[in-house]
Amino acid sequence: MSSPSPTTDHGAQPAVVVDDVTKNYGSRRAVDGVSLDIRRGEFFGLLGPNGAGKSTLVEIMEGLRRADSGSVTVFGESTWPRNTGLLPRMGVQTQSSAFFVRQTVHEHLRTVAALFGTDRAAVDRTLEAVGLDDKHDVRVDDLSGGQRQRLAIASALVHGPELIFLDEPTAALDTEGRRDLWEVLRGLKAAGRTIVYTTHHLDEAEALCDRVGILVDGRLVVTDEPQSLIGNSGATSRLLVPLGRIDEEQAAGLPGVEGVAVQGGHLVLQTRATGRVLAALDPLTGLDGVQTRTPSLEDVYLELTARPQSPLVSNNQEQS
Ligand SMILES: Nc1ncnc2c1ncn2[C@@H]1O[C@H](COP(=O)(O)OP(=O)(O)OP(=O)(O)O)[C@@H](O)[C@H]1O
Repeated sequence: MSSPSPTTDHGAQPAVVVDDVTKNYGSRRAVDGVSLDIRRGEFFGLLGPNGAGKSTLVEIMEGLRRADSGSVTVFGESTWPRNTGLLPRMGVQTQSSAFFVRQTVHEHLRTVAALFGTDRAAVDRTLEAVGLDDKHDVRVDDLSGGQRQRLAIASALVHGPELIFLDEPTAALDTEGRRDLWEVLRGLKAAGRTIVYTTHHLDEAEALCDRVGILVDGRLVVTDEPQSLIGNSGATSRLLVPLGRIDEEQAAGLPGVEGVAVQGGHLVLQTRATGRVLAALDPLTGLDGVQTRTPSLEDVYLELTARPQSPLVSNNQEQS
């Protein structure tokens, strides 16, 4: 993963420029007029509900799919028609990464590395980084789902690309595997790589990303730093008061309380004025056992992606 160093002209020119991109599948608009700049060295997370258009947009950025209108440039070069000159500079892991299933893990990654003229030492380093160093001799079709996912990630990283696209890289990983991958990704960011990734794990996006973009129905509804999004959202904090200390009506009447609900063994008080509510609660119930939950990226995300009536049935009957 250490071969070619990233260029040092950080900030000079964005790594990726998406300009008014639209993509339809038949009558279904998957990406709707998206414009976006991703800076060099940035860790950018693309978020959104199932079917929001994330994979389609990422595939257009990667040059794997053609936009109906608009344009994408990577390092100042157009990605379509297929730009093979960009391939050594990009690492791509898709949701349906292809494998040489009859090869062993090491053979597979050596084959991928050879396509880029990358040395064998990089293969060993990359397998170690993704936690597959004890699987060198295991055939690819004998790997578990999570192990295959690690191999797909290794295949995207082995040639030391400057720009790395990862589509739900932690989807099949267990908790430990996710945390291990976070460290790998943080290491890549520290080394100056640009990372564009999609995820449904909001905690992960909040922990890792410099900026996130939220897609809803193909439209980019917001791009911002996770902490700014949370700070500017006006999302409420929650105070969890053990049941039996105060009744719902009394809680709803406290100054600063905007909503009350019973959840588990707690009365949950929603507020934007935590200090005021705590001050009012103290003489009534004491503060022992009262827990405070500050808003998270997940709260903001749920607000931004909320639909008046969420359809329970997905629309996967679309045409190809
Ligand atoms: N090849 C295709 N043919 C027809 N429709 C498609 C195709 N690929 C995607 N779609 C549709 O386009 C929309 C966007 O899909 P896309 O896979 O880009 O969303 P996503 O945000 O990546 O979803 P997920 O989180 O479920 O992976 C969806 O309605 C999907 O059904």
